[in-house]
Amino acid sequence: MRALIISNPTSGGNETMLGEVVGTIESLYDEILIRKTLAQGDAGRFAEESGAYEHLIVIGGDGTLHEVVNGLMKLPRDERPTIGLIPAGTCNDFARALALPVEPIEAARLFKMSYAQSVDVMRVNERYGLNFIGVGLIADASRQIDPLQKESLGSIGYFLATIRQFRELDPFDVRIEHGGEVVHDGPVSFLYVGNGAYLGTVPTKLPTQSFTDGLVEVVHSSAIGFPMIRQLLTQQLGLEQSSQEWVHLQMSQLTVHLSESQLIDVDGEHFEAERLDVDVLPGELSFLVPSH
Ligand SMILES: Nc1ncnc2c1ncn2[C@@H]1O[C@H](COP(=O)(O)OP(=O)(O)OP(=O)(O)O)[C@@H](O)[C@H]1O
Repeated sequence: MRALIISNPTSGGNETMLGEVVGTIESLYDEILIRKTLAQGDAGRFAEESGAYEHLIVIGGDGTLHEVVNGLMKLPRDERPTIGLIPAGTCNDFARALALPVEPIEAARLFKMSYAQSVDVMRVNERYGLNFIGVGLIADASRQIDPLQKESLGSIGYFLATIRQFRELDPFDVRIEHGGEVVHDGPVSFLYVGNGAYLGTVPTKLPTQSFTDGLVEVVHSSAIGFPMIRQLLTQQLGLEQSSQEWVHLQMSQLTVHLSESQLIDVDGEHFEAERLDVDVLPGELSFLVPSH
């Protein structure tokens, strides 16, 4: 069996760690090729060239994984290798969703007791994501996080930035369509569309959330002001709310129309858009996950 390792040296994966990971998994493979990313875009390009390998081992954070997913989706489905994820970022949200240990060597040790789990992929316009799509509060909050704060605060980085951002937030108009029908038309303060169950390391606490059900969770709220701050504070960004101002739906496809172009966050990567066409592509990728 052949494995390609894509390692992002800036995500906390130093040479010592890389050596330990290779030492931990090398007996499982006949051949291992290591490719280190030197700049943005490398992980995606390396992933596009990984069709000849059975396993693609990704050492990095959510940003590296996002690039890899977008690279792999350019390959025909039957040529995509199974991904072995070694979490080496700050948040590692999809590794958490897969219930992997967030300690890199621990995750590598479990490879030999793992099986390939099919995972749904979200298509958002012409890009792909695994964790979430955020508009409004969520996108603005993650944009506000400075890398030093993220590194030092880690798990609560998003949360703090959200609260800090809140005073500057205005609701925005959004129309959400599902299967040609309008399911919402009016102002919201954020829109969350999620596949993985973590947002900035915090579990979203949506009981139906699954990356194997062919559905995304769609949550939005028009609640602004103190109730929302209190909810965020007491629930640490948990999105499961009982208030009427919070809406939670599940969908396999949706179209989001915004009244003007605004910041969109997909898995921590940002771009501007006025319209989002979102589809869930069931079981498009497979990941090694530990068998229990
Ligand atoms: N050698 C390099 N030098 C500088 N930047 C790099 C290099 N290799 C990759 N990158 C960039 O690193 C970023 C990804 O880093 P990483 O995987 O840690 O993401 P992250 O979003 O910070 O993850 P997490 O949220 O899990 O901490 C990408 O923007 C990628 O282009």
